[in-house]
Amino acid sequence: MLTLKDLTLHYGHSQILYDISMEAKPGAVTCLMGTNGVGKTSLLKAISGTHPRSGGSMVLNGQDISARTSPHARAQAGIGYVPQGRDIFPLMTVRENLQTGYACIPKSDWTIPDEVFELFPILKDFLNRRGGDLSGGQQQQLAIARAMIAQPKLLLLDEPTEGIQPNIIKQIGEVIKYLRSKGDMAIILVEQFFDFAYELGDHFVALERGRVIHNAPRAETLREDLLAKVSV
Ligand SMILES: Nc1ncnc2c1ncn2[C@@H]1O[C@H](COP(=O)(O)OP(=O)(O)OP(=O)(O)O)[C@@H](O)[C@H]1O
Repeated sequence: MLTLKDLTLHYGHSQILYDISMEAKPGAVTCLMGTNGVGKTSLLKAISGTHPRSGGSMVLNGQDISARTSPHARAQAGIGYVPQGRDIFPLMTVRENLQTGYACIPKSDWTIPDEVFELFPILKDFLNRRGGDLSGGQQQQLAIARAMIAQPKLLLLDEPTEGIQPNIIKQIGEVIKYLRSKGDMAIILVEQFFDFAYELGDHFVALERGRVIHNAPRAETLREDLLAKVSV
């Protein structure tokens, strides 16, 4: 599904990511872990086209997408991005927020799939509420639902549990499991909540100062070893 090879990224003159090589497979949750500031969000930005990579290649479903650099082109290629902090539009209604997901799909597909409301029934009740009036957990659900509108092949989730109450964290975990069970979507989950990530992950990649220090499937990842690598 997604294969990164020797990806590098800079902000101005400062290099943040060094030769990142990793894969994300369909029907699997790949957890990207590490302490604050190691470059997890920057890697998701490079994959989603939000910040340009400086070098290396990116192949999605056998297609080299390295040259399709804009976020719009990456979304059209099948990448859905739920950024840290959610970035929903506070003055737009829930319905309008969901409809922004139409931007990268053909007009004939402009519909909110039933699946979205099955997974997030609260959004159906709140369709006419402003995004800014939802709780943090509801906004997170809205951000995931918005990314699902375009039925992405690869879903990038940046810290979906951050600042969210436990019952909604549990629901978000169930949604991630459901999306994985469909078998055709690859999921990259950036997560600092170790137990949440460890419970869900099929493959674990840990970064330290912009470099990969662990890249292995669950069967080859010892809990205590991973915990030591991603803790301060
Ligand atoms: N726009 C930017 N300009 C300059 N430096 C940046 C920018 N964004 C992030 N950085 C720096 O890049 C490094 C990696 O940041 P990044 O947000 O990718 O890390 P992270 O692992 O996601 O951390 P966190 O868990 O705190 O979100 C940090 O040192 C950060 O200060």
